[in-house]
Amino acid sequence: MPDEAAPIPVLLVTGFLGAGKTTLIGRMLDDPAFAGSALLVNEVGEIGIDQELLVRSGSPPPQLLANGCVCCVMNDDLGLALRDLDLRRRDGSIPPFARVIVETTGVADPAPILARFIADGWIQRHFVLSAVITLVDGVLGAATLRSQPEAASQAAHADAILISKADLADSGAVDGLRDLLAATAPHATILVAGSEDAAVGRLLEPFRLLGLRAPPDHDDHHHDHALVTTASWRFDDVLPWPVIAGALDDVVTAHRGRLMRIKGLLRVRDTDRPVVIDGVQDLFHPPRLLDRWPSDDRSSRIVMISRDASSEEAMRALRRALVPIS
Ligand SMILES: Nc1nc2c(ncn2[C@@H]2O[C@H](COP(=O)(O)OP(=O)(O)OP(=O)(O)O)[C@@H](O)[C@H]2O)c(=O)[nH]1
Repeated sequence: MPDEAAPIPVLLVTGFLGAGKTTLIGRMLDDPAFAGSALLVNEVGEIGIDQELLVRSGSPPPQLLANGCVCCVMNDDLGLALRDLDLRRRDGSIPPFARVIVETTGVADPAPILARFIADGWIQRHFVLSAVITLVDGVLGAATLRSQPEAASQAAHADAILISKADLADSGAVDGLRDLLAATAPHATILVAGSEDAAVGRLLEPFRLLGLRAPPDHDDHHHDHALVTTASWRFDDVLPWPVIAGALDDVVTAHRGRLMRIKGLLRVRDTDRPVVIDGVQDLFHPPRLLDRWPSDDRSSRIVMISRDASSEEAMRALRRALVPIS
């Protein structure tokens, strides 16, 4: 553990919606080198799912900063959350921690968050931003970088960029993405990750070596993400998986090209294990069966995110499809 007076390093993990931030942080937390990490998870919607997937024994419980984006409306909340962590560490109500990992929302522009670390004297005395790690989706990343200003800013502010889902992309596309990223973020270390967990320790090694970062240049802050709409639904009915899967498929097909993200933690009939669903733009990842529920909260939760009202429409359609069945 660091000595009491030394500022505690903060790793900022950013990347567009569904790029693989939670997956990377999960792998980091499972790596003994990252034991004793406190975690702040920011989500745009009112219901958080990622923090549930990142509960680890021996580390302070992940803290959710819900319902807004720390880069913008919630910039104060990040400062408050860091103060709260520091206070609870000192009074012993959470285990000591050696670093803080912050997962931003997928639509966060890192510039104002970085500025906060410089402008806030208290934060400067107690915490130091050691690196910005940006996840870029190996399949969707090139198109997303061109169409979404937040994604371009996330790449431009990165110290290290991890191209995820290379296992799902063809190698030519990954090479092209790497070139695009090298042009966008000439100073960043660019690494390619896959679903091969064995390589993760090696992939993460450079991050551990990163020193104190230079203050970022002042940057214009895009407010486009204020237009992001989220819809959340929590329910206790326990439905058969094929019914849920079928309804999701219909809703996603009807809103093709408009939903930016769907994620959910679901209780389904005939198993005690929760199912995680993940849709990223038009790519639906295979559902995952977790070994166990991460907490006592066993109700199903689904979140949808879009630029327009599609997430609300799609959620209404999903509820119409599922509620009469339950
Ligand atoms: N095949 C493959 N799937 C991946 C990889 N990285 C992430 N995924 C999958 O991509 C989906 C989204 O990953 P998350 O880690 O939840 O993405 P995120 O960036 O935290 O998502 P938001 O917080 O909603 O923005 C999940 O189904 C992951 O299992 C990878 O390298 N390969």
